[in-house]
Amino acid sequence: MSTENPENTAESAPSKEWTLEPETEYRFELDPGSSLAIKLVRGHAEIFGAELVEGKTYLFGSECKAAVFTWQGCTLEVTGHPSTEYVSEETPMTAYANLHIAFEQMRVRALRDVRGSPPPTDEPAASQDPPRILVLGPENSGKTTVCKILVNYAVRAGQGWSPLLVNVDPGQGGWAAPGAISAASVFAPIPTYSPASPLGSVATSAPTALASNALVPLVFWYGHAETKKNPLLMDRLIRNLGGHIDDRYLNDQEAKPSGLVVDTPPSFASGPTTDVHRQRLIKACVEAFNINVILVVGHEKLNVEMQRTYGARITVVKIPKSGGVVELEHHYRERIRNNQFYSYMYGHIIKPPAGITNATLGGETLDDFILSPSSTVISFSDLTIYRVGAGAMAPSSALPIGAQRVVSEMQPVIIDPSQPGSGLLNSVLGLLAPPNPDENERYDEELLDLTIQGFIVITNLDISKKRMTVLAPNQVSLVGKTAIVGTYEWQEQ
Ligand SMILES: Nc1ncnc2c1ncn2[C@@H]1O[C@H](COP(=O)(O)OP(=O)(O)OP(=O)(O)O)[C@@H](O)[C@H]1O
Repeated sequence: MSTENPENTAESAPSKEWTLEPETEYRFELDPGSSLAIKLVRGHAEIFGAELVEGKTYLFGSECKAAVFTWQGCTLEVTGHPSTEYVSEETPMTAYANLHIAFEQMRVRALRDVRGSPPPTDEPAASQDPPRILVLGPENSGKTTVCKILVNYAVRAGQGWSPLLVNVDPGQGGWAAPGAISAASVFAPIPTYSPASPLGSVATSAPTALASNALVPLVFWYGHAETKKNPLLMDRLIRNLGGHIDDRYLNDQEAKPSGLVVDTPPSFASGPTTDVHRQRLIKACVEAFNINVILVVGHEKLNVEMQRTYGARITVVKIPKSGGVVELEHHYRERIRNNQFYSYMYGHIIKPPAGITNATLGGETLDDFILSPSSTVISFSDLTIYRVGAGAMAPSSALPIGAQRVVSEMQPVIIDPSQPGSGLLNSVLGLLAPPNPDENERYDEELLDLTIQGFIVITNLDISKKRMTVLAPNQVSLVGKTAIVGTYEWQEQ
């Protein structure tokens, strides 16, 4: 139920009060350039599992689409011009909460095991494995939202869990830039305020004042939006992420019981990617992250396929898709990607609706989200740039029978910026962490196994002077560094 606020004036944006019954949600969608402010006036409410604080004003922008859910009922004050807003009484939250309860029991058993405590006498045979969950589903099924809800519920449980959230969707970018795949331990609930930061902010781009600054993701750079562009490379990077996570668990046994949740791209479920690639990448995830639960969001055929392939050793559960998940069309996704690169460099600049003065982004002060990148001119020789595989290469499977390719899909090829057609202008580059200093540890394709320290964009190339202008999030020296270019380009608009 909604009522117009009697204090609305000509200068301030319109505001309405919504009274939500228990187990309902207020859903909204924003147009480009508009923002929305929501204040919890009474009761308890959450956005994808992250609780709202009573009296605090939360700001949303950049075409955000989301929902405020309440278990017990609440009153919200909503200010701004959403393009769509309504209350729904049909949500899958009870099913998601039941899953959370089952995962919580797994975590408790796993912690007991790590600490060497004996199991209760009534469940001696129960598995001691923490939940390691792979979330699969077609485009716009709400996979990322399910991952967020499950991780946020785990963090809120008050048991000190810090589950790993793994994002292997290179079209989305997670905490890094689009084209990356990443993992981070989550300590505090992930807020929702802009689709440019679907998983909240992280230390790489956010100032130290932010609570969510504790998130330090481990990032690999794939460099393309589509997994079909180079499935072999995807496979390798997924396994690299898994390897790093295993190492972390070896060093920190207490981190293991919190488990992990893996968000996947829609191409793992269906679409133009061939079944062979799709199945290969799902297998890579299952093996790399030692998956013991597969959640299939609202897709019967995929559920049956997963049951047949993995049902004997992995719990496969089909879960309902929320009716609130919005169909995101191609142009919207393009705009969000551009916005992700923009916010990686400049942070989030969202103007509150007229009349709102005390808004926060996910509970944090707005000014903390404004970043200042640095634009520097460097010599071509300062930075070594590679591209993995030849430029617009068809996968091996598409070559004529018997044909050999000159450059393999996995081979890092050095790029000379002075060559016309190098394709570097406006390209996004992943800056690699230094290789292992031990010379005896050198091997071919080592670059593929290095993590990413950050991203830069080449904004100008001066071939005659052999210099280029580079936009970077900070003023770190690029001399002697190595970077990898993919197919992502970004230009300030
Ligand atoms: N209950 C809801 N009410 C309103 N909006 C929602 C709801 N659930 C999800 N959304 C929005 O719908 C959009 C798509 O959801 P989400 O990103 O979770 O889907 P996905 O399956 O991960 O997408 P992709 O196709 O990119 O893999 C997002 O903008 C999300 O915030």
